[in-house]
Amino acid sequence: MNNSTSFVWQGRTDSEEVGDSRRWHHVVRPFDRTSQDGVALIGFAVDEGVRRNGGRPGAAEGPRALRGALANLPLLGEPALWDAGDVDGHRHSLEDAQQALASRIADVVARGCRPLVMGGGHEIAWGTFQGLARARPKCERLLIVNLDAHFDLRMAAQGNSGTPFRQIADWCQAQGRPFDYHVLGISRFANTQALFDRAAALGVRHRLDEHLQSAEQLVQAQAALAEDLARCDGVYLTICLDVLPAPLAPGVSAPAPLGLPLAHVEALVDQVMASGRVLAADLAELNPPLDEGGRTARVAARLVARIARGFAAR
Ligand SMILES: N=CN[C@@H](CCC(=O)O)C(=O)O
Ligand SMILES: [Mn+2]
Ligand SMILES: [Mn+2]
Repeated sequence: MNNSTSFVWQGRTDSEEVGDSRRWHHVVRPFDRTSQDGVALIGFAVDEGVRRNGGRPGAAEGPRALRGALANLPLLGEPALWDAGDVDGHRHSLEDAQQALASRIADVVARGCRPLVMGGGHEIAWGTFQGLARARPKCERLLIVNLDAHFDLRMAAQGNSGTPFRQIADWCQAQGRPFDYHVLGISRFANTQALFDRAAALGVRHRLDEHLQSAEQLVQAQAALAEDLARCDGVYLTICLDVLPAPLAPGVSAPAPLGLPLAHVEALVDQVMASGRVLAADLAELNPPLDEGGRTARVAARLVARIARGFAAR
């Protein structure tokens, strides 16, 4: 961890409180050669993919804002928390940054830690996936669960924030491996027919945002997800913050008019974590310059803490 990441792990200390009043900033430690087990936080300070995709840049500042929001969260059963620093988008091309992320993921997995990556645009997914493929070569059936308004299956000569799962599909095909992709929260108003057709051709399972609003619809979505979770060897959980309604998550490149209720997103995250099969998770698209009142950073911190606690329970 370099100095630019260490200083944000500061916050409130309730020294006159009785009982356990510790917060994240009291326990997060730099990831180093002594780190073993627990959760390794990795920042992906990159938004070149968003820029290439014609979106609104700013997500490169996401990891810093997210650490700031996490610092004051109270502890509640998290495993050991390590900060493995940032992949810096200013020092790398996008492709090199994705490779650097993949290497860092392989490093932390080698120490028995679970990577929890904080974006950065959703181009983070191509890096996280490559890291997992490197770290877990024997995991044949890796289920990708994406909570997102978008498929991110675009065709483009250069990778961007809208292409990562198509890049993964191409890689799986070249390797003769299954492409196992389940997306929840898709908006009919934010994906072209070409993307729905590509998703169908690739065997992608998806659920629309408008079909995931009520408690009954959540139960149906969870039943379908449970089938996928039961037959996989490992899970990569990825969350695009634009899956949430714009009033809750204004700080993203493409805010969602409808989105999924936060309680549904949390129930889905808890279900995926409870499978005990999650190998890595990431959270994409936090864009601090667009984040009125830090609302998106707060909701992102809540999700990161939930995932970290879910790793403890495995
Ligand atoms: N990661 C985001 N991907 C979306 C962005 C859509 C937009 O900017 O409007 C996509 O490519 O579909
Ligand atoms: Mn999205
Ligand atoms: Mn996305």
